Amino acid sequence: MERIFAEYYIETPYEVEQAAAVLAGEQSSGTFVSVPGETAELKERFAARVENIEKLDIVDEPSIPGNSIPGKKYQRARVQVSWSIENFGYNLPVLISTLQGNLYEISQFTGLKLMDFDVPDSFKNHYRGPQFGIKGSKASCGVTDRPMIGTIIKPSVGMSPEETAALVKTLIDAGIDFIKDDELMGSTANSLFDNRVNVIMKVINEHAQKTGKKVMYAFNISDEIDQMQRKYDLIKKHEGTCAMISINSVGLSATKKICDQGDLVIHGHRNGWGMLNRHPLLGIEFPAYQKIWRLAGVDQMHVNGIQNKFWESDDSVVKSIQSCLKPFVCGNNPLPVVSSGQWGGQAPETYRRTQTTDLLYMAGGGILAHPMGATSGVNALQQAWKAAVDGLSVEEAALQYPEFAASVKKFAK
Ligand SMILES: O=C(O)[C@H](O)COP(=O)(O)O
Ligand SMILES: [Mg+2]
Repeated sequence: MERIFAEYYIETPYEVEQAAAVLAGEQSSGTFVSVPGETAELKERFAARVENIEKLDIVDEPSIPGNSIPGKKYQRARVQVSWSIENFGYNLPVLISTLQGNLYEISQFTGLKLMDFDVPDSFKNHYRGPQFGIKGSKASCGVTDRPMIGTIIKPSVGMSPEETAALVKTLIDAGIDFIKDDELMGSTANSLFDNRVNVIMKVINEHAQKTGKKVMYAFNISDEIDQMQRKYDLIKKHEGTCAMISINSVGLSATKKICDQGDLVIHGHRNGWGMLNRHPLLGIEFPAYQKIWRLAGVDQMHVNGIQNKFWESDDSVVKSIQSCLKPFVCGNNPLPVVSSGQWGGQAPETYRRTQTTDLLYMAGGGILAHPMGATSGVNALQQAWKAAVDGLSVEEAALQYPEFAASVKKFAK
């Protein structure tokens, strides 16, 4: 019978074997005490198995609250656990409650993080995965051998639809590939969703008719399910190509319901990520996280960026990009969305470390606050990526490109 494998990074004051057995029991047929129906036969078929334990370092203090044992220190380890596919069939919420459920509450652990998981091949018969991903996103706006260059409308909230559309026109005329609503922008009192779609798509469609290039705009449809559906249909009606979802806010099943329709590229914004990942011994690592959303069918996944404005390390960002580029059981590879405090100066290092142009490289402040204006902001990003692929350093690129040089002066720390 096919099995699902998950790897955890754990910390415990108990013997690791003992703590891992508690985890396996709690997350399958067992509980804190053996119950009459839990026969050997039932356990053989449904109990989770501890497949492997790799002991790591020992620390003096617990990383998060949990049990302590007098005189005992805290052992860290990597633990691999598996479940039979018979435990949940093809049901993502129950899969998630198994891999990421009450095990975070178990008092025997003073640290627990889901590092990665693998699902069997048969998942491809049940999950389509990203319908567009890297290939479909780039093809939709005519980008080939470079990253898609994008921006986020800022101020995030407060502008009228007409002001937003005027900014969109400037950005499109400058040659941008992708624009999105900020995650804080749904339908504000002065910029109702429907009005915004109407005026922005007019600008995009006119440009597409004239030039053949259809800029991708990710309208933030995050909402209750019926409203999301209505907004999705409205974007389609106006011949838009993309919708954005704040995936942590909207949830797995609602996101999948939208992705399953397959008409629009789905841009997955992971705001709230820090809550899930910022603590080194709690939550989930991105290689596991992105697989969940690939199963749901998300086409574009935020990964932060090199030298971002948040807490995440460059190593973690690089690992996240690489995980999106690895094959998985279903669909196209999702497009890694590099965003957070980007302005182009990070492009050479991003390319040096990832050797890929299969990215959506986005700068909000980095384009819109360019000292020579938004048009120069777009140009500076285009220059930054040309320079990065040509192997130029930031300094060399600044000598060659005046707009990029102005960015360096403004944004370099
Ligand atoms: O939604 C996003 O990706 C952020 O708002 C990024 O904005 P910034 O480029 O101004 O940091
Ligand atoms: Mg934002």
